[in-house]
Amino acid sequence: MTTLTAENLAPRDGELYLIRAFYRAQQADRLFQQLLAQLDWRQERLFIYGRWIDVPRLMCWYGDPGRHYRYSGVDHEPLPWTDSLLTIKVDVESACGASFNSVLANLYRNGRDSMGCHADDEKELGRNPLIASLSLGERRLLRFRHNQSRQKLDLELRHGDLLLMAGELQHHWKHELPKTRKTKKARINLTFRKIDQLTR
Ligand SMILES: O=C(O)CCC(=O)C(=O)O
Ligand SMILES: [Fe+2]
Repeated sequence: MTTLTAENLAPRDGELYLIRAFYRAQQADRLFQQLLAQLDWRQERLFIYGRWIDVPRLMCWYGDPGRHYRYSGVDHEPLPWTDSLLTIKVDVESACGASFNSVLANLYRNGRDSMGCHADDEKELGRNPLIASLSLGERRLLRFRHNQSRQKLDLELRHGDLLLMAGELQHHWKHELPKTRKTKKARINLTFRKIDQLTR
C-alpha cells in the first residue's frame, strides 16, 4: 500500500489524484479473486423507451445500514460489509484521510461491458464529494470530459490503482468507461462514497 503524494491531474475545475499500484500485484490479485467470488453481483435493468435493457456490467452496493442510494433509477438498500471490503475501506480511508460509509462495486466482465457518461453528483453525496475508486483486474480507459470546454482527459486505470475524485470535479466534468475491443477479461471497480442521510 502506498500513500498520497500525487499531483492534481485535473487541468481545471476539480481535483483528480491517481495513486498507481496502491495495491501491489500480488495483493491486488488476491483481492480481485476474493471480490469476484464473494460479492453478490447482480444484473440491473433499466426501463428505457418502453422496454427493459440490461445494464452493461454487473453491480452491487455495500455499506452501513440505512445508507440508501439510487442507481439505475432504483433505490438500493446496502448489503452488509464483507471482510475484504472492510479491509480495503480501512486502507483507502487511511490513504486519503477521510471516511466512507458505502461502496458501489462494478464488474466489467469483458471489453463489451461499460459505463455511460455521467457525474457522481447525487444529492446524497453532498456538494463536493470525495470519491475513492479502486481498480482491479484488466486495465481500462476512464474518459473525462469538461462540460463547457469539452476538453478531454483520458486515464488508463490499471490493476491496483486508486483514483480520487474531489473538489468541484463532479460539477464541471463527466466521466465514462467506454467499451473496448482490446480486452476479453474482467475488471472490478470499487467506488467508496460517503452518503448523507437525507430527510425524505
Ligand atoms: O469503473 C470505473 O472506473 C468508473 C466507475 C464509476 O464512474 C462509478 O461507479 O460511478
Ligand atoms: Fe462515476
